[in-house]
Amino acid sequence: MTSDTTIVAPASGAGPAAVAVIRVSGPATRAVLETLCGGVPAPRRAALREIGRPLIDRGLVLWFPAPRSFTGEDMAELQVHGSRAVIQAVVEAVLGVAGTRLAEPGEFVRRAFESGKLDLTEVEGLADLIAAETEAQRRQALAQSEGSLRRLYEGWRAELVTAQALMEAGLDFADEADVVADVGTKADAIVTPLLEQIDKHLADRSGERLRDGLRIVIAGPPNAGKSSLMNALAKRDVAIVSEEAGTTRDVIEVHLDLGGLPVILADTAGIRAGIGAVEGEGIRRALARAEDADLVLWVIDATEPVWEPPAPLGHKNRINALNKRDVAPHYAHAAEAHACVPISAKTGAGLEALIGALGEIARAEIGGGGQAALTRTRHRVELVSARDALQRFVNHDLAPELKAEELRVAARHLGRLTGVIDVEEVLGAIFAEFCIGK
Ligand SMILES: Nc1nc2c(ncn2[C@@H]2O[C@H](COP(=O)(O)OP(=O)(O)OP(=O)(O)O)[C@@H](O)[C@H]2O)c(=O)[nH]1
Ligand SMILES: [K+]
Ligand SMILES: [Mg+2]
Repeated sequence: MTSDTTIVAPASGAGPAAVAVIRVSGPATRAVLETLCGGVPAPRRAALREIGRPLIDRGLVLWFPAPRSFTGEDMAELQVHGSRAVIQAVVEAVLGVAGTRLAEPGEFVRRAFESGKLDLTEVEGLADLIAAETEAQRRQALAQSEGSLRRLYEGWRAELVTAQALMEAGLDFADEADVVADVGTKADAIVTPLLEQIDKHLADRSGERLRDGLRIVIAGPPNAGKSSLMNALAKRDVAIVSEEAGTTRDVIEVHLDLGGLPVILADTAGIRAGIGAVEGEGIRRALARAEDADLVLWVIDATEPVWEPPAPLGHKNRINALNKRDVAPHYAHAAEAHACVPISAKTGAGLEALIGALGEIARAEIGGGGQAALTRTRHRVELVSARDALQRFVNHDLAPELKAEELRVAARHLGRLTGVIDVEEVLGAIFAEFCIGK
């Protein structure tokens, strides 16, 4: 699908910068280059040109004739000096050519999707690559933008289409019981292992954890030094520290890069019984957040130890930090007896060991972004629906027409994942994640 309008936008940041890139895509791109630069250079080769008549700036011009361009349309990129005045003058000169207009956010990517250059999971991967903050996030987003999920889901869909064709061929021989039974067995042989693969893929949460950050909650009794630890790990004063028990009331969050892995660290209210309404609400939030977390960092005051968290947190993935070792004479023995990492949030002692222990768990939970794992709720929702249909296919004693229908339902959900069918309603939200010029 190609569009009849030509879009233009600065693709680099808001500047001023040494160089800005201005992108043009659509059928009038050749006319734009002829008007601004006196002609088109050789395809895909940088050429130094005078840009604008009269001259606006001198810069590099790149010409990507369709279909070998990012959008699949005729495209050009102009590299000019990155001042606001130059960018504005060049964009205005482009807009002077008939059939051009300013691009909307994400419109270049949308055109790439519409011309089949990218599927939806690759578009999402690209959005994540632009937003990536840690090394492992970058790796995962790059793989997804290059088709790691697309290949997986398209492969699954192709298998389903084969099984569906078998079932439908069987329907034509509905009065020949042995034929019906035979295609049923063959379709089962495709669907059963596929169902196993989808279940395994759904059970792996590493992709979502890597994209969103591993959720670690600091919890413990009042005055254990939770906020002090939060500040020490964040290397800045995010939470108020005081000797008054019950200082922290709300949940406070920071995003951290823990050795290349993204972490959302949350400080919470000290957990204790028999207190006022406001602090009680803080404790309720602390417990809820800790129950929801991927990992609980239980802080123990070495001068007044509470070794175990309350029951609801007992089963959680947990690291115990024995704090205030600077003022507890026998901390080393106690730490060993209760499997704690001894630290002092005040002096910074032991923090490196604690970060090491956190990193180890984070790596185990997240992985390195190498495997093709689903990264978004949208993926999970479609995959669960596909899985449910396949489970009905395998487990329920259905008439052949109904079995064929379950395969159609499952294939449709996989098609929605990659965007080959039925996705108008999700497109707006996905492309809105991009800035202008992407
Ligand atoms: N000596 C010593 N004091 C500490 C250490 N960590 C925290 N403190 C002190 O302990 C007191 C409580 O610290 P906070 O960080 O506010 O403790 P908290 O667990 O966040 O407390 P609440 O938010 O009230 O639950 C403060 O006076 C801190 O200076 C430590 O490692 N050594
Ligand atoms: K306190
Ligand atoms: Mg606190």
